[in-house]
Amino acid sequence: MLEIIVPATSANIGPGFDCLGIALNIYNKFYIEEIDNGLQIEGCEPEFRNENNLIYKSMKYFFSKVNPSKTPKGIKIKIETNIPVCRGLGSSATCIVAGVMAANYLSNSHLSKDELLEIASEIEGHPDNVAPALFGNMITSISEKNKIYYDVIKVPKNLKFCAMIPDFRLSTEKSRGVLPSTISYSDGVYNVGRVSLLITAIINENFELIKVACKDKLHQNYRGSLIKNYEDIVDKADKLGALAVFLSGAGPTIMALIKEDDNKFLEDMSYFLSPLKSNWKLKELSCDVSGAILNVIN
Ligand SMILES: Nc1ncnc2c1ncn2[C@@H]1O[C@H](COP(=O)(O)OP(=O)(O)O)[C@@H](O)[C@H]1O
Ligand SMILES: N[C@@H](CCOP(=O)(O)O)C(=O)O
Repeated sequence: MLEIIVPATSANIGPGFDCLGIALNIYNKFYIEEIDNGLQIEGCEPEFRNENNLIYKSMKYFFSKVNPSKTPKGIKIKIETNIPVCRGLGSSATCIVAGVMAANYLSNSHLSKDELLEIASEIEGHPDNVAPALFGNMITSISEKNKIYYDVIKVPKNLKFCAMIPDFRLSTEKSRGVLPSTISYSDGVYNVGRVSLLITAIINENFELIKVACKDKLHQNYRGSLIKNYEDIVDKADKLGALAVFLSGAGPTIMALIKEDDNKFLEDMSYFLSPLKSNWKLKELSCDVSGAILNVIN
């Protein structure tokens, strides 16, 4: 049996829409094995226990593209879910990465992680979650003529991430649906400058630049209205001294970047969030540096 452990991811990080993401230390675990026939799925909500299951669909995509003759007759998938679904923490990326890694192993295809990234990005439609899910760390990634180009950024250890996760879901599909099909030249220039500054500020540990560098005009303003209390939470986190506050992926999770020695933020933010109508959970996270791991177990 295969055990595949895949980290959560927070994509975009403000201005890096569809091209920047970080792996975080919460993990979904997938146990996958070949069986005589049929499809067995355990451990997830009933709505995902069928042929539309994203892990299964990703495995099927891999087999048909890479090695159709090695498609197993039957597959058993058991999921240990620790990453909440449709919250902007890359749960779909974990399913896709687990699916392609399992299919690669079961078909003896021996594709490299770089090749798996191309297939996983085709399935997800953008590389910014699947790249850090596979490689860990913070990753810049782009797609050019069906090839993915990426680079790894080592995140300073003295940064931590405070995820504010609501009890309601927002699918990436719905959250992409409110984005405009074109943007102005000035909004494009606005984001290009900020994402460049954000990356150099992180690499050079110039933390005082991160707040202004994390601003964005491509997606957050459009998406904010889908999230109850979005503005209030962002304002409060800012006032409490977060280095930056941004939407995690397509939302609805709101992420605050704080210094490792900031022990007050979590307590004060939790006090602020507790009377709100939706239930918001706070989770202090750090960067995962390993990415997805496959173990063969008995
Ligand atoms: N634990 C899980 N078990 C089965 N399917 C899952 C699981 N987690 C995520 N998914 C799949 O991923 C989809 C959510 O993806 P998406 O809307 O992109 O949100 P997220 O921000 O969580 O990635 C679900 O509808 C489901 O198809
Ligand atoms: N760049 C994508 C990222 C979606 O991430 P998810 O974790 O919400 O699936 C977007 O912003 O749509």
